[in-house]
Amino acid sequence: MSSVPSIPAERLPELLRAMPKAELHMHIEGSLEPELIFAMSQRNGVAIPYASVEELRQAYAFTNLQSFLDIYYAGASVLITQQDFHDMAWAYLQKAKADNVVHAELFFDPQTHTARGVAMQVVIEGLHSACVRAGTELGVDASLILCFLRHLSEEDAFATLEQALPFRDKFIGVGLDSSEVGHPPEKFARVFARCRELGLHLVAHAGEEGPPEYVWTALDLLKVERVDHGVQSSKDPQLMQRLARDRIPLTVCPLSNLKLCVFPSLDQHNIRALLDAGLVVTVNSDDPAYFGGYVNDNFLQTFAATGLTAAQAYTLAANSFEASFADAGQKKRWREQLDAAFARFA
Ligand SMILES: Nc1ncnc2[nH]cnc12
Ligand SMILES: [Zn+2]
Repeated sequence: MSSVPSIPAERLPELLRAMPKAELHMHIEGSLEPELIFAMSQRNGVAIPYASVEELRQAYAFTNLQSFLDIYYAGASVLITQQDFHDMAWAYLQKAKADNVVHAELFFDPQTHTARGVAMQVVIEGLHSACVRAGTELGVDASLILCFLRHLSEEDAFATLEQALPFRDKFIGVGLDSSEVGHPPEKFARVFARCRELGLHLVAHAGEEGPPEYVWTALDLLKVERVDHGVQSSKDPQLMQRLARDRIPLTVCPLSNLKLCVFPSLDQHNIRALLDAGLVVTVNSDDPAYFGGYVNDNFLQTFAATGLTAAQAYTLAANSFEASFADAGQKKRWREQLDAAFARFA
């Protein structure tokens, strides 16, 4: 689209909901709603230290990333069977469909499960079957990205990769998540090099709470194709130039940043500065069950707080397709759908 049609401000929320988009940064274990945690805890006989759904929800008052991760890993402990993994992913994919997500790349944390004795096959096949079902029943294209937990050793990451390789056709890439500060990207340089040889796509969380140096090393040592979060990059003008020049996408998660106190309020989020610097910014939900909203909530609340425009909405949706790991023909078709959606609002 050569120029984005002018759209009345009052129709912007409707447009944000209706426009097709890709979601590239969401942890499937972070989509587990309290109701589902309780249902699975009962059906699997796994005790959780909360008396009710309300009590669990009240615990969602985070001060930083670690305070969230402690509860997030506790929540994931109710997942035992292949059906559990399927049900969790299916619930998310139905919500994604309702938000007009046409393509989703789902992170999963196998070490959280294999460390409890759940087999890798149970995790991957449960999630993968939901992705296949989303394609046929919802028309949502979905794929999986295996994340290594960075608070664990690189040796553990290598063992996890070995366990996952029999299912190599069921995930498209690897990522790096969990506690960032004190666990720099270089800790995982060898396992990422191996994944690169295997033809896997590479992404990593960097610059969420950690310094710009972690973004540099994610790029130069891990050779990632996208940076998850990356919001701390704005502290380093040279890094901003590098990200813009190489069109390295940032998968930004505004409500996550708000809930984990990365920014004191949404109107102080730096998304506009990142866009103005020409970076390939995308909007995502990270852990929607914990951070108060799915991807459309992220768009709506961010636009309301920061005053971003319809032209910026177009850029963000177009960026989400560009930054995805889909093939070029598919990206072109989504871009045409995006243009058609904007034309309807003109
Ligand atoms: N926001 C986040 N940062 C790092 N690891 C995560 N795992 C789930 N959500 C995460
Ligand atoms: Zn994340």
